[in-house]
Amino acid sequence: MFLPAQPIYPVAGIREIEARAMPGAKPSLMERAGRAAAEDAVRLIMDRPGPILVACGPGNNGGDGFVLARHFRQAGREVVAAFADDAARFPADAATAYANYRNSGGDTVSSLPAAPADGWALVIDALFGIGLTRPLEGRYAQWVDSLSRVPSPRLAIDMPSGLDTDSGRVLGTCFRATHTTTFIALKPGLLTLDGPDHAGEISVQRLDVDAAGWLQPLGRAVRPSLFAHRLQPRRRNSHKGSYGDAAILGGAPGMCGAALLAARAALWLGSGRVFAGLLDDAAPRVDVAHPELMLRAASALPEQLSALAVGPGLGQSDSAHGLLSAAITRDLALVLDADALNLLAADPALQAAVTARSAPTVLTPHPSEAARLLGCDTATVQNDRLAAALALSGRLRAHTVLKGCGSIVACPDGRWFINDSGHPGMASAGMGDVLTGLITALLAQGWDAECALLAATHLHGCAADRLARDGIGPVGLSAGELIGAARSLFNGWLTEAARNGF
Ligand SMILES: NC(=O)C1=CN([C@@H]2O[C@H](COP(=O)(O)OP(=O)(O)OC[C@H]3O[C@@H](n4cnc5c(N)ncnc54)[C@H](OP(=O)(O)O)[C@@H]3O)[C@@H](O)[C@H]2O)[C@@H](O)CC1
Ligand SMILES: [K+]
Repeated sequence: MFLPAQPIYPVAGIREIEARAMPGAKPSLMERAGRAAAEDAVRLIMDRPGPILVACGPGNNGGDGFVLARHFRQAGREVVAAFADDAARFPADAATAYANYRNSGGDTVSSLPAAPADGWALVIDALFGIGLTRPLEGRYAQWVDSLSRVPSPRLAIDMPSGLDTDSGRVLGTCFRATHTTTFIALKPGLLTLDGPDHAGEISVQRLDVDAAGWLQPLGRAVRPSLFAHRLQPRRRNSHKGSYGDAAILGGAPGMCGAALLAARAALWLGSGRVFAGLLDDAAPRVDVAHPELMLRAASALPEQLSALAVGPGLGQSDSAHGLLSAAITRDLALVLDADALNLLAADPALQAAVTARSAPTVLTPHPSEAARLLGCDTATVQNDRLAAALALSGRLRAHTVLKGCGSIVACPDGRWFINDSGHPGMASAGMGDVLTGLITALLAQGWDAECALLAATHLHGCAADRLARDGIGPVGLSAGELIGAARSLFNGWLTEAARNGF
């Protein structure tokens, strides 16, 4: 069965849900949060004797820590609570949690204690959650760095301290959790940029709050349930014309491989026919490994196509510019990748033409390409990947995938998705070309841009994950190897969809 695509909320959304769900909630949300985190913690210490270290901060995240510490105390487990702030300044719920902890006989220490001889069973970071407002420094930076080095399971409460909830940026320094228990719903920062390196395994504890019932989410994690309705079995009475003509335009001198990789991916994900239009006059006229592909001169692609990708190995020559300009005016689903994006960034007239298109446009920038398109630097894009992807989609009236750790898929209407499949072995040449081919294949088969982009992006990462499980990667995974795994997984999804009656 396909898992539901969980909602994701930035801080403002979580605060809004909290404000609606909180009044009169019994038990209080903090009691529920501390208890839920304690339940996750119990699973981590099943076979680990010894004391638990809980580091509590000055806000409600610290309050969650004291609720958890009280539960462990009451269960007879040794807990050391480190707290170095002024309890008189706690917000109301945290003050209650602190008082209850003290009333249960709990004590605090004001500096991080040395580890016991046999180590901590577990260390818990309840320093800062969604209320982090500035970089960690001084004592808290030292605590976080020192806790991150403890060779035990390390559980972060709600957010790893130091991680910006909305962007996944590290503010100063950041706790390196092996596990994170997050409350109510996922947050963008857990899933993109530096989030996955610091959050570890994520457990979402909803605290009996129906988040989507209170606030319609704009963001969701990518899961096949989002496009399961598109995973239709093929009709027996069909032919290659039923599955579209896909084309890849690129392959300038020295870069033919990029276009061929994209074309192969388009073929193996089910396009009826695949053409590759190559700019290099000396390019081969047949792909001997895949003679099914129809290789043409770049100017000789057929008039009738179902979907066209421009960019893999395109280069930035005048002829590349001319071909791109002509492609943008064609009334078909269009994917713009790599140098097509760089040419677009440098030419406002091309941008206006993209904006005026009525057929779907898909953009596949990595952060530097996105920066060129937005007229800013790469760091600005990475500082707020979500905003950058949404700005591109809004400005160019296109669907966008901003690649990188936790790829962001943004729609022109303001909805967005974060993909959590894939691994750093995918940081290798040709991976983007394969993604472009996968998207183009689905567009050629009549998928809408949103579903094609979500499915291809997720599939791309899932294929890499599957190969890594089989020892093919993460290190050394090559883009060409991904294509067969993507085909196999996609067929598995089709079978699953048919079994579930989509
Ligand atoms: N949302 C929910 O539904 C639920 C939320 N719950 C929990 O509440 C958490 C949010 O609580 P929160 O708002 O009190 O924020 P939190 O993260 O504890 O930090 C604020 C404190 O840190 C301080 N501070 C900030 N940055 C700092 C820095 N760099 N260095 C030093 N200090 C810094 C800041 O001080 P100030 O900025 O005012 O100087 C303030 O004192 C949430 O993550 C979850 O765990 C659950 O209990 C129930 C359900
Ligand atoms: K935390």
